[in-house]
Amino acid sequence: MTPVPDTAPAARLAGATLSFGDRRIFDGLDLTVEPGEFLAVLGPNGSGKTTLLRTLLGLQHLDAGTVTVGGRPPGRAASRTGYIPQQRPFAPYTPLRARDLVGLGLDGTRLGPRVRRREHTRRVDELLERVGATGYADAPVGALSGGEQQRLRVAQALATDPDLLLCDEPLLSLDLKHQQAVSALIDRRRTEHGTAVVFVTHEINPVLEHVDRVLYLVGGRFRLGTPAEVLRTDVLSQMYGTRVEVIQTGGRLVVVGLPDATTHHHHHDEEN
Ligand SMILES: Nc1ncnc2c1ncn2[C@@H]1O[C@H](COP(=O)(O)OP(=O)(O)OP(=O)(O)O)[C@@H](O)[C@H]1O
Repeated sequence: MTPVPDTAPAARLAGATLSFGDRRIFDGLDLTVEPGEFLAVLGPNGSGKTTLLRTLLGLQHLDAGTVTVGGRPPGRAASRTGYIPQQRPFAPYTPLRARDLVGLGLDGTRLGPRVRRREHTRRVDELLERVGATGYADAPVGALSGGEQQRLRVAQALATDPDLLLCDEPLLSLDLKHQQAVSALIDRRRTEHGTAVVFVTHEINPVLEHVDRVLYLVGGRFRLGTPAEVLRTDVLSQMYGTRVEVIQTGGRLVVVGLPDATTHHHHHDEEN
């Protein structure tokens, strides 16, 4: 493999441009995510948040521009990229125990297929413990609560020992307590290992304390900066092309007046 300098950014997009039909998703998007950085990706339904993650996974090609992960083309660096896909609850009778699910994250990583059974078990136990899931290690996943399932998905994503952790709305449908617990787990990986986090979310407040920068996508346009620079009445009004207001209340940011037209969403075949 080509040697890559230690200073390579965790992820970089340069001049990224992409349309689906006449729908512009990215137009000259420049983004550099540094090791240890927490980037929140915000924007209305259909603005390209999941597409951005798919681009970083090497699953979505750009019309123009370049993308690298750890200084290399994405996909090839896949073993060092952790991915928490958008949450779908497991069916009640899914024939997997919690520890099997986490173990799936280990298969095909740098440990290789020949990791001895005992070492595999040890790693799974360690991952379960790290996310506080030891108590239900042998429970069938379908019987677990949404918050418990989500901890397992975090453990599975950490099994790859990632330098870059891509999270697609990992707090969706969790109550406040579990939202805080899961975001703290993800943030701990970042602070302890310098893992960069790209965190797609509709709700900034549960992660606001961890966020370094925000990427806000609307209709092919983007703004990148600290929460204080981007989550402002004037900036968002300009992006949406209509008056929206950002209100600060009790340490929370609330955006009011978002136009309905921007929240329509089309599901597409490849989403699964
Ligand atoms: N492979 C594809 N082919 C055609 N259209 C696509 C494809 N992938 C995504 N799209 C469309 O691109 C737009 C952006 O989709 P994406 O899933 O990235 O949005 P999102 O911001 O993650 O939305 P949400 O918040 O609803 O999850 C949507 O209109 C979607 O239907």
